[in-house]
Amino acid sequence: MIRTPEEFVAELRGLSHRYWGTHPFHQRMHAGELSRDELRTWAANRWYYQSVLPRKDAAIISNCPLPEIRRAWLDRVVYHDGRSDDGTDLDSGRERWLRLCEAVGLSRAEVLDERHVVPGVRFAVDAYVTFARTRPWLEAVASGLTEMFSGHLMQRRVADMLARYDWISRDDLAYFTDRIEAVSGEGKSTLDIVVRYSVTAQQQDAAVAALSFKCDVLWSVLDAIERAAHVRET
Ligand SMILES: O=C(O)c1cc(C(=O)O)c2c(n1)C(=O)C(=O)c1cc(C(=O)O)[nH]c1-2
Repeated sequence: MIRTPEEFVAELRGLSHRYWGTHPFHQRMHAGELSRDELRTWAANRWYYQSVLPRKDAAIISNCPLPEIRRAWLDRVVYHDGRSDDGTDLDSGRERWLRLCEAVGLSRAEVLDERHVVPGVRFAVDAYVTFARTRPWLEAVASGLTEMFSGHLMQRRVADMLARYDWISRDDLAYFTDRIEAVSGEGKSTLDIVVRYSVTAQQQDAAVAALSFKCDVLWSVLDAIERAAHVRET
């Protein structure tokens, strides 16, 4: 049965308990319990997620017949890739992530050649891109709704990392401080699109399933990182 917009939004928001904010690895990060090596494993593996986001968003654009959505979605590609290619463009998400990697002790080369990316992370992240390439554009957009849960988490992450890891500075966390504002805007506009274009019960069901799938992607990423960090420690 078709839900009212309020019911639909409540059901989507109701998936927040499956979000990676409560994952044990994130809890240890917030508690200041991660070693430098564990933080390096995290940063190098999450790089893989960061690096595919523009390709995921480009897949959505290529599948979407609506110019107003394509136009708006382009900003996401540019946010992560930036506008120049000189390697000093701190105005791009990818450069800010690389800066964080360097702050935790990784060289750019070892991040860019993906030598630390473990199979579970690659499988989960690739599944997200495949989802965007192969599912209807509206479902792919809905899978990005995890962003509506992420602003609050990033705020806590910045505060807790600054408080608990005294060798990390606010500048090192520029990726997150810049991103907090962007995700709250993106999360809201994504929700508006999903509510507006999901006009049948089946489309609403598919949107809920897409968000659920994405929660699984992120959870699996952290499971694999946690395992890899444990193996490196022992
Ligand atoms: O740090 C986080 O916890 C977090 C979570 C998420 C998310 O929930 O998908 C994203 C991001 N960060 C992020 O920085 C980002 O650019 C992003 C894009 C997307 C997406 O699905 O399109 N999610 C996220």
